[in-house]
Amino acid sequence: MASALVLNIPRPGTCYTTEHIGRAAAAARQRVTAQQQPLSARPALVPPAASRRAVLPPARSTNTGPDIAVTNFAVEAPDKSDEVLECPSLRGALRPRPSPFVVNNNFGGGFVSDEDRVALSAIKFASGESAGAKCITSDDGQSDRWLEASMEQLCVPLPPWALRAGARETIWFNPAEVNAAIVTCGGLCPGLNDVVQGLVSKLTDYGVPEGNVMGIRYGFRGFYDRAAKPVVLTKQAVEGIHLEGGTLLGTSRGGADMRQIVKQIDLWGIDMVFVVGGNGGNAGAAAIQEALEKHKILCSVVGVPKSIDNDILLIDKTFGFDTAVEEAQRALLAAKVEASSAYRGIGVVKLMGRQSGFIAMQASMASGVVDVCLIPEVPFKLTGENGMFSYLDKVLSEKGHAVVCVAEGAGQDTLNAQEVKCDASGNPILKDVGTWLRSEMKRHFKDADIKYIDPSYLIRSIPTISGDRIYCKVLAHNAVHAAFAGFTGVTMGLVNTHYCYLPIRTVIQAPRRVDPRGKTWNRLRVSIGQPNFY
Ligand SMILES: Nc1ncnc2c1ncn2[C@@H]1O[C@H](COP(=O)(O)OP(=O)(O)OP(=O)(O)O)[C@@H](O)[C@H]1O
Ligand SMILES: O=P(O)(O)OC[C@H]1O[C@](O)(CO)[C@@H](O)[C@@H]1O
Repeated sequence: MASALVLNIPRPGTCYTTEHIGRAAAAARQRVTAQQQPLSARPALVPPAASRRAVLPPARSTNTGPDIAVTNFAVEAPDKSDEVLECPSLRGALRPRPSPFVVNNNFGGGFVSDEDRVALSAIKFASGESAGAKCITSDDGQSDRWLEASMEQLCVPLPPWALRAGARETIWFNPAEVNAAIVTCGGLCPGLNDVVQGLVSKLTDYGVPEGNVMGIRYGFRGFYDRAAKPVVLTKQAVEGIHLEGGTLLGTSRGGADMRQIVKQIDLWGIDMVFVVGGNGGNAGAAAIQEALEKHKILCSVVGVPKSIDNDILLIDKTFGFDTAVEEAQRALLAAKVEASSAYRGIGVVKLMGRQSGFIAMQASMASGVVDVCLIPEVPFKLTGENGMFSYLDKVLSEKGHAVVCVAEGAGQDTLNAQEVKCDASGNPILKDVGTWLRSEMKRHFKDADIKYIDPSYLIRSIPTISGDRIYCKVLAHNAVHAAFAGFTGVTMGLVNTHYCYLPIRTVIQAPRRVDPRGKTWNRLRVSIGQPNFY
């Protein structure tokens, strides 16, 4: 038997800590005990010839019609077994048919089987003493499985395998009858347009008729806001959009009115909804899927995980992150030039990263010019013997200048962040650590020349670099394959370098965060010589 979930998530701010994350964690806890049913064993509830919608009872009717067989995911961890992290599916209520790509064996590339697996854990740790080893995954008292750093800060027992992503030989929707909707939500991230383009392109390849792919404007509110009507997305309409930053569809925070969204999905006869969003957007996607299930509306909801902060659990890296790091480095290099050209120059750069310091950490590592990196996951003191200022004093006397990189979520406790305000989505609005740091430094280093750079939105409003461009395409294609494969409530990503499908509820239990005990953070500390500031 697997151990109970252990949540151990230090976070700045309180906006969605209890509601957003807590609710997700509670839901996941409930699902630990949910009944499992292998995909292959699921009964087909709909007579093959019947029209898909016709057999469903009216929305919100009493429970007289056929049930949509949505299988809950597994978070149990039977040690040393073949068990897979199952994904919810609508297959029990749909009719299988051959993929249109069967004729040419998927362009010669073949198909992915439902029995193919991706390892969720790539390392077998000798013990909890090994670098990067985290929580024990079973409570039998003699656990020999430890979670690796991809589950930073969160000890959730998982099965060893995930479903491999990709095109299936059997599909569960008739492409000629599919209506699809695409929505982008939350903050910008390089690659949103690439994903939208990839989704439209793969839907069209499957044979979804031109005119049947709808672009929802300005995030979730676009489902029902009369001032932001959906647009038709064709291959032609999305031609070249990947060359631009931002999102063709627009985005927003807040506005996730489930009742209205589900009503519109039913009204418009949408069969597939693709939500390109972060932890919030994916939580929205999961909520939509659950509401659809409750109202017996057969529609697949697939998330494409997006986060400039790279804060999605389990996934190696979110799309756009590398692009953001690349751009962030430019600010760090500028800070280096400024600082090193001044007498006792200190360059301070603030980078995005609300709860997770991945951008600051990786940009610092890549740039090779940073002396101090401050991230939300690691507390710091400014003054005193071990404080950051005494270390900066030393750097200044040795090198003559210094560069400090600070993630926007760092030091929120010190900044007196008790009265945290929230944005429309419930995310904490942070105190400005950058300007605070600058003024504290000015007070402490009276003779220093402090140059402050806040590249802010510059790092996320740009087009993708090539690696992200390819990643976005593959994610988008896999999202479409997931929907045609009959899955719902799933998201996807690279896990241990392989693409797999993951239940949305599993990945939104908490934001992924830098592990202060992990190798990546400590590799940076070693390479720049940064001590602890506490
Ligand atoms: N728990 C939730 N249930 C339903 N909808 C949610 C939930 N949390 C957030 N949302 C909705 O999801 C959308 C996106 O959320 P949010 O603004 O937090 O961005 P995000 O997707 O997390 O991306 P980013 O990483 O840029 O912050 C918003 O419309 C928000 O209202
Ligand atoms: O100003 P906005 O668009 O609400 O978003 C800012 C936030 O969005 C992110 O870019 C992504 O969550 C954070 O790093 C940042 O704090």
